[in-house]
Amino acid sequence: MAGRRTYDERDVRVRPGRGSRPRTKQRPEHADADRALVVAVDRGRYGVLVDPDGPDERRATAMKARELGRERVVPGDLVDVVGDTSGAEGSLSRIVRITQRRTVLRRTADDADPVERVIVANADRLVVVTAMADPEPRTRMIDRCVVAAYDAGMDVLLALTKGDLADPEPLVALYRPVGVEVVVTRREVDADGTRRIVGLDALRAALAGRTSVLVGHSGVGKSTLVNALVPDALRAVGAVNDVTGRGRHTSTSAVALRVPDAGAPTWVIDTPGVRSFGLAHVEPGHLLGAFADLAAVAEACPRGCTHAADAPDCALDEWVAAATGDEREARAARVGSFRRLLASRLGTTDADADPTPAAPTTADDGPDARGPAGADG
Ligand SMILES: Nc1nc2c(ncn2[C@@H]2O[C@H](COP(=O)(O)OP(=O)(O)OP(=O)(O)O)[C@@H](O)[C@H]2O)c(=O)[nH]1
Ligand SMILES: [Zn+2]
Repeated sequence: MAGRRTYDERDVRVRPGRGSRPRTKQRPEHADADRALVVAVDRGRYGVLVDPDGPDERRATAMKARELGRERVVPGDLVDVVGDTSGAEGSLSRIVRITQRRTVLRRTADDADPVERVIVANADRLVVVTAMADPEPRTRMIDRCVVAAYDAGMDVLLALTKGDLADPEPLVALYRPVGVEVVVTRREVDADGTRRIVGLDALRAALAGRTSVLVGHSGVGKSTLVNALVPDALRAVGAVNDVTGRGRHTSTSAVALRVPDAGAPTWVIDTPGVRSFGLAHVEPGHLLGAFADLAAVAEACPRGCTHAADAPDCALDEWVAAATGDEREARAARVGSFRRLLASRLGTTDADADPTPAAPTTADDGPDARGPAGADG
């Protein structure tokens, strides 16, 4: 996936201010702007880190400059800010530019909003947190996440929690062939009754130096992982909420948190309430791009081949048939995995969708604000 660019509806150059306002010398370049990382978004206020990972790093609050119009600004965005970027109490800066995004992750469109809106920018990796039991893993949901991530130019880490409750091997076997890295964590209780999570080092190593988006259904142990990785997560989220003027425990929008002790700068973006991703825009050919070996084979397909199981003369079938023994089985498994993901993109029903209504998500800002956004689809 590396190097592939993805674009979205706002990945265009920001228009200079319209109308009759005279342009000052500084507009639209804002040569004096500071670079900042958006870590939280809340009702038109943006928690940003100015000079992220630099010597003058500071937390500040920003609003969108008028010239950005309805352009969405999301966690993970690298932006240019002007005005009072000191971060002093009560200070407010303005976001004047959004730098071009390396990746964009969109949430599912719903009936009320046919647009699959960007929810996180510039993340490298999607971490699908799935419990081995309580609640049971839903492979359909994992497949959808894998497709969304691959389409967004991100790779996937499957974080299997509660490894103490069930054997992770069957799930590992299902996802390794599609290029998904897997980390298993489990809880252990010491003789003195102390509980601790085992497997954190492997998880931290898998996250190191990158920006990862964590998703998972309620109860899978996502908070447990975030709190273990980011010991002051609650405080960090609280600080963001203080900055953005909302209560400590009310934030339901995505927040970016720095993972300490991981070596290189490492971020996780927690996404409460986001449980499914838009796939409607995903091109089957684009999905194939995540399977380099199969993409090469499929160059021999008839024009317009869907590569689905029922596609006539699909070269993937010939490729499987051309091998014998174990190799043939391995190829069949690989093609089967790809087609399973393809079907989850093409399918219109989600057999094991979460039966409970989605938690309201208020990650949207300002006039774009929507109601429940995380509905499984
Ligand atoms: N047995 C076992 N239980 C775990 C493990 N990790 C977390 N739990 C428990 O699973 C329950 C849910 O964990 P949370 O971290 O709150 O899950 P969550 O995904 O954040 O869920 P929400 O807070 O509802 O979004 C809690 O009772 C945890 O103690 C684990 O590795 N093994
Ligand atoms: Zn084909």
